[in-house]
Amino acid sequence: MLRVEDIDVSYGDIQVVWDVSLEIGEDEDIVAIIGPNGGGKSTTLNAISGIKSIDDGRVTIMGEDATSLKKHEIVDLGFVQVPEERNLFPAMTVLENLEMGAFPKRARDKQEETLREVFELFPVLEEKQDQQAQNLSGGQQQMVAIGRGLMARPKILALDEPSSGLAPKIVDRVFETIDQISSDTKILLIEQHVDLALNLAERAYLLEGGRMVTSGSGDELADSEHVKKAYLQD
Ligand SMILES: Nc1ncnc2c1ncn2[C@@H]1O[C@H](COP(=O)(O)OP(=O)(O)OP(=O)(O)O)[C@@H](O)[C@H]1O
Repeated sequence: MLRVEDIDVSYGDIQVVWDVSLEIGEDEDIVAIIGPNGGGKSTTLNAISGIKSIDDGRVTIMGEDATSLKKHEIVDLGFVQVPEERNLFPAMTVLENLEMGAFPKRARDKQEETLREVFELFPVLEEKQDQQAQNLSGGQQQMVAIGRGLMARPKILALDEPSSGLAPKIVDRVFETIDQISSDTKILLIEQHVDLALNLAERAYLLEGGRMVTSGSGDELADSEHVKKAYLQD
């Protein structure tokens, strides 16, 4: 469904991602990328979704070469990213923000149906659909951002630190939702809550200093001495 092969990515003359490869297979529902701040996770994700250009290597999405495609073409292939900053339109209503997500053709035709599904997943958004996004709590804004991603009817939904800035109780709720979504849509998850991410993911990749250090099943990484020492100790 997604194959990233040996990509290099730079900002100007400074290379920050080296030879990164990763994959989401047909039978995997949730794949995680973990690693320290500045490790290159967001850059890798932005390179896959066409926000950043790729210097070398190849990205294949749903069997199509996506290496040089533009953002909207990558959304058309079914890869949709929910950015860490959420990027909501603060003065627009919840409903308007959600509707903005339904821009690909396949999504426009099913907009009403998808909206009902999003409201089933997040009942609070139905209650608050006429409120401005800026008046929602952080957790509710994250639900709008995820809901807007789902409105595009993705085959793969990429979530960049969805729990960022949220209270622990809300983080648990977001993770429950990710688990629910993953029964229909593949998830590529970047997370700082390494324990929760490894618990949920079938496969995880550890990215440090812009290089892929190791990968394995969520359980394998959770058992690795390096991961335990660097990411799982309180
Ligand atoms: N717009 C930018 N211009 C220049 N350098 C950048 C830019 N964005 C990120 N970098 C650098 O690229 C490297 C990788 O950053 P990236 O944001 O991809 O890491 P990350 O693993 O997602 O970390 P974080 O969790 O802090 O977002 C870092 O050294 C960072 O300083």
